[in-house]
Amino acid sequence: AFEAAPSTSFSFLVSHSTSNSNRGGRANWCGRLVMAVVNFVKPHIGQSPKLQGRTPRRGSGVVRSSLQGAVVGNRAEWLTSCAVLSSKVAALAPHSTNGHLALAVAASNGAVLDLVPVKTVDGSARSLPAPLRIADLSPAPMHGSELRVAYQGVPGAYSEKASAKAYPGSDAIPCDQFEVAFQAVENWVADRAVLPVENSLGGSIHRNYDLLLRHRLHIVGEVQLPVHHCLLALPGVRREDITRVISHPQALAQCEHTLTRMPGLNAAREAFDDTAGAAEYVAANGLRDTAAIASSRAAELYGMEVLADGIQDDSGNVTRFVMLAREPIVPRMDRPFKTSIVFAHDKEGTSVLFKVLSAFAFRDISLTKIESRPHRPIRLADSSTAPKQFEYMFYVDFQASLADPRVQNALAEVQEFTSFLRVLGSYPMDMTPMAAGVASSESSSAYSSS
Ligand SMILES: O=C(O)C(=O)C[C@]1(C(=O)O)C=C[C@@H](O)C=C1
Repeated sequence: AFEAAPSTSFSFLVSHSTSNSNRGGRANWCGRLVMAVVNFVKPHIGQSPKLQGRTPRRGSGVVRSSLQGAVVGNRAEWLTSCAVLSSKVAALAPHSTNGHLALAVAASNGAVLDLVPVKTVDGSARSLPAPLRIADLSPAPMHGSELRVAYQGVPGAYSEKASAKAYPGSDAIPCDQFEVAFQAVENWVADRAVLPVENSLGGSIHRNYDLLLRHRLHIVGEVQLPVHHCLLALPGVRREDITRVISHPQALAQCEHTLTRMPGLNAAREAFDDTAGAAEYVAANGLRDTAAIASSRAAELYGMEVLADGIQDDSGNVTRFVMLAREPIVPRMDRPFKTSIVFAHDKEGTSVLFKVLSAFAFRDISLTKIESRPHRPIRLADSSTAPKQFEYMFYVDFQASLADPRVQNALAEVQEFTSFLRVLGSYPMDMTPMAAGVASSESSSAYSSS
């Protein structure tokens, strides 16, 4: 193992498989048991304030950040809570069973849970829940049978499109923050998350790099999505009426030059959580002085008009998303793979970075990306006050599979130079031409059930 966590050892990669895909049936993520979870965390799961007062649509509930606190600690507790909460009390009126009181609790799937009473020392009856039996859980499936994929944003966001490209036919779960999408997978509310990590114009989405380190999910695939932005406004609004353009900061950055040069437009820019959310906000509030940058699908969903199409500064604007799961996939050698690692070192004044990169260069392994993120400032031994220098985490993507002996040798060498090394994932590269709609996903390409 490169690190204490089991997720980083070589051995896990040959012995584990993605076992949670639950494909095969037609139930959606709002299936009965998941509804139970939703009910259970209702005070914590809500609609975005932007959605309030509107009729909720299927799948449009936004999983909110307080979810973590709401989900119970261990799995057994969680399952029990789900089963109990999926139940509707059909009859709270006591009725006689062998002279004892009983409460009949009808589960929403039709099963009946009996709360069997016990007699206390004074002879009065007291109800304790009977243990769950297999029959109580049947016929409702645990999670529905479609893969549930968490993304950040609301329907119409590019991340939703990327989720569909990564996992065709899956159920997309909108989340209001990146962090929530991570938590949704960790807490089994979703099976996968699809999150943006870099854009060809705007650069890296640093937040997700930091979250990859903080959470224990594995990168199991990537998808690249051509991003085609539109300027949206309410029907009848002209460019001259607009004083403000709102969107996700990445989208604003990707359209900056075009907006500045656009005839008739003289508007301030304002950041919003996601592109489609911005469109929805304009529509929901009837704002005739505000435009949103979002997709044409968002225009359709929220009844907006496209004032300008293709406003990204470069027609080849592409965002790269990673697919995340609780378990890693088995790395393979029969198709192009990428591996993502993160490392840190604590040696001062040595050329550690050079040595690490050389470990790959000498083995002819191509690096596709390197990103450094400040980890925490470190103080020199003689200084009790000001931090003297930053410590960095280095994220490196390279074009080879963890199953490749060259990679294993390179990583063994890297480990010698570094104080921390973690493999974030080894996964099939997205090789689809940019115009193609469907990527080779984890499941169709590298997934192995062995
Ligand atoms: O706001 C959205 O629609 C998103 O999916 C987010 C996001 C991003 O985070 O970069 C994704 C793709 C585009 O590059 C713009 C925004």
